[in-house]
Amino acid sequence: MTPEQARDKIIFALDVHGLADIDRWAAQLAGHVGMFKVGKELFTSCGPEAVKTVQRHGGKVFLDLKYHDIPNTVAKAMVEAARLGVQLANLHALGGEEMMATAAATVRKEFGDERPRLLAVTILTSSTAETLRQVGIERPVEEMVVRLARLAKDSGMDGVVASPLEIESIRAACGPDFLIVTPGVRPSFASLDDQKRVMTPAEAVTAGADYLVIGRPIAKAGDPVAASRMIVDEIAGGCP
Ligand SMILES: O=C(O)c1cc(=O)[nH]c(=O)n1[C@@H]1O[C@H](COP(=O)(O)O)[C@@H](O)[C@H]1O
Repeated sequence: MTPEQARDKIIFALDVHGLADIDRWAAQLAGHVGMFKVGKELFTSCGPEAVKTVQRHGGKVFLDLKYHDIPNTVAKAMVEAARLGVQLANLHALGGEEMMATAAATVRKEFGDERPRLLAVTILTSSTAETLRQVGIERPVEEMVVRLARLAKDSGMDGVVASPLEIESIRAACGPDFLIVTPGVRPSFASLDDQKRVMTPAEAVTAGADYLVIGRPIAKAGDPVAASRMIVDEIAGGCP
């Protein structure tokens, strides 16, 4: 894989809370990562201006607001996400088939091919079998992830967010065109933080991930540009 292809797979998690932080990170990492993720912290503090600020730097955006509500509310929120011109947006697969199908159909009807790819979050990478048991789900994590990925595909979603450990079973269940986005990626030089189900970037891409969401291994590195270069090299060197 070329370094450019490897770079385009990296989504940097902008887990910050001010427009000045976005300017700083986007200026520093433009050309070193493929996309920027605007999540709950940043969107709650800065709103749509967060997305526009990344876009002013020429950056692509994954709007990670993980919607989970009644179908009508989620579909309308997704339409507003699409209006912002983001490349990826997500909801929680646990919201069920009607919620996902309504969102997918509404966005497709309004935006056609000029729409974000819609992702469903399966089971969060910080969750374990014990987390599921606490909310009454007595099933292994992997079984739940594959079940939710199939449901997402059947509901018209373009892909899922899942831990790297489940990539291979999702690929087998949902086919080669279904997008798989994986957080919980930890290069050999980084600590686990609160992530529990992890792989290295090269392992995740080899297993079939389309995009890797990476935050702290880059943000907390002494030299974030060097860290992103090391990750690009690790992917490009380790993947055919
Ligand atoms: O949807 C996500 O991006 C997401 C899903 C998930 O299951 N786990 C997960 O960590 N994330 C996000 O991925 C990012 C991971 O950041 P780091 O752990 O710092 O690399 C965070 O912004 C999380 O919100």
